[in-house]
Amino acid sequence: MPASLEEVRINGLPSFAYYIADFISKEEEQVLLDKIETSPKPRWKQLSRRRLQTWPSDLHKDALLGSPLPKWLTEPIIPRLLSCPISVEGGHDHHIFGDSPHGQPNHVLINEYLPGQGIMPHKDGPAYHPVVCTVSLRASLCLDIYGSKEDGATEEDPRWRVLQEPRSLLITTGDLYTEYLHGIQEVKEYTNLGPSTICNWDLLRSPHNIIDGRLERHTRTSLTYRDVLKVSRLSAKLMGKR
Ligand SMILES: O=C(O)CCC(=O)C(=O)O
Ligand SMILES: [Fe+2]
Repeated sequence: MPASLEEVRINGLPSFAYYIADFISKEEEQVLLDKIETSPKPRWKQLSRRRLQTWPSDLHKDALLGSPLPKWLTEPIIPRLLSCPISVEGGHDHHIFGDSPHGQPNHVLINEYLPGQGIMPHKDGPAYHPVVCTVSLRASLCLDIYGSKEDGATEEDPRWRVLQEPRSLLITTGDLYTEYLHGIQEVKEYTNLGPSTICNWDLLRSPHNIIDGRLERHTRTSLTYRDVLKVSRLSAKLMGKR
């Protein structure tokens, strides 16, 4: 782990973002994949271009039901995340969720993308504190960041591309949350990847895996950690019996 997030800041983006290539070990990655794979079948929601699990539950009117995250999703990821200060001078308490209402993420989305699958450019909306922590598993993939035109439409081409390798952590904050959109292209192979097109190129673990700018897509699973602002007082149990 870096001594502080300053060491792993992604340059060139409009607000603070960080990339830690080796955030979890191969063993930890495998434990997570086993847990995800053995989740009860109804946990998966199949969408047209990806499938997803929502933990501890879906949001109701932008609010989370009070049930905690299961331990396999919190340990070791959340303590590790909170143990990394934003800057060395800021002190050890000053971590990335220091300003969020619950001081840590309370919600995890698990997305799985097969080659050729993706997610349209979008904003994550008002339900969450504007810090997004994404742990990637199994394969690499590009997160593309788009601006908006004056009429509100999304620009055709991404302004920035962030490459996320397996076992990495990507943290995005601020305007990247509120002003810009993010998406994953529905392609089976990326081309034209390199230091001039990938803004976290100098932070990658394995840039040598990209040959002539090409990278083949494989199944990639992501864990997206966020803090839902509103937590319902009603117990999950009560709501489950609706
Ligand atoms: O899988 C990812 O890395 C992105 C997912 C995403 O943007 C979302 O679920 O809102
Ligand atoms: Fe998103």
